[in-house]
Amino acid sequence: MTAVSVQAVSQIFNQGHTDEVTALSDVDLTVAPGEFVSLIGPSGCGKSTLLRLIADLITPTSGTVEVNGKPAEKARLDQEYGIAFQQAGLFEWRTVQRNVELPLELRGQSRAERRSRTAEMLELVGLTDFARHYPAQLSGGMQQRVAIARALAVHPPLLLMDEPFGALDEMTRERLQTELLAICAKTGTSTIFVTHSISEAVFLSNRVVVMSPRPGRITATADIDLPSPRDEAVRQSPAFFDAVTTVRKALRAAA
Ligand SMILES: Nc1ncnc2c1ncn2[C@@H]1O[C@H](COP(=O)(O)OP(=O)(O)OP(=O)(O)O)[C@@H](O)[C@H]1O
Repeated sequence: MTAVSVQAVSQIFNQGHTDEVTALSDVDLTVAPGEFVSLIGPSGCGKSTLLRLIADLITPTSGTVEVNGKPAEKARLDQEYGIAFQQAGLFEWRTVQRNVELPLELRGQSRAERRSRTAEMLELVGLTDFARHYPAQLSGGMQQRVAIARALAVHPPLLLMDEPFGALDEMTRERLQTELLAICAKTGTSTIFVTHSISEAVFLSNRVVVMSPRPGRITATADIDLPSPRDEAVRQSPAFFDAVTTVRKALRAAA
């Protein structure tokens, strides 16, 4: 079974009106279980739209979207994916623990189940000591780790991320990239990751999908064949720089 299957998807906003926009045209994308795929491309090429279609936050004008073998709507209702955006989107009045518990509450899990699962997730993202803190007491990087813990709390097979590290400084960003890969390897989660950073896409991904605007289309796909687990040495390796050059060329061709 595939983690994500997008077939012949087009998305036209405001169809028939003067402000009609073809955000996506005839997009196909398949993601295998455990695979990490990044979407990269110039502003307005439809990266967020594609992610929102997979999350069933919008319905495509034409084409089909399946997650874990289910139609997108059923997958959303069954919490088959977790989602994390550029803004961590935590509830300021809830402690870290109660933020991570939220999707478990929505599932109707008992207090004991929620507590043990949340403890496990906070351990995974290294925030056990901050369970009783409020979001405002945490750094931006820590808030993103809480958002990742919350997104993964229900053990979804898929994680959808839209520039989750975009607002962070370079060092924090690189540390979180390494942590994210370790978490995905441990949980077996498939990930679709939207970014503007070529080096971030290359470091994280098994595959980088390059998109171009007007209309949004997939113009190239680069398989990233780097050693695993990816550590800091990988960032300095000739193979890493070669992959960055490949993606940069594909992006130039797409612009
Ligand atoms: N709800 C909407 N209504 C109308 N047009 C929209 C809507 N959402 C997106 N669009 C348009 O669809 C196109 C693709 O937008 P999208 O946000 O998916 O691009 P993106 O690649 O994620 O851009 P960025 O890198 O700047 O975040 C843009 O032209 C945008 O204006």
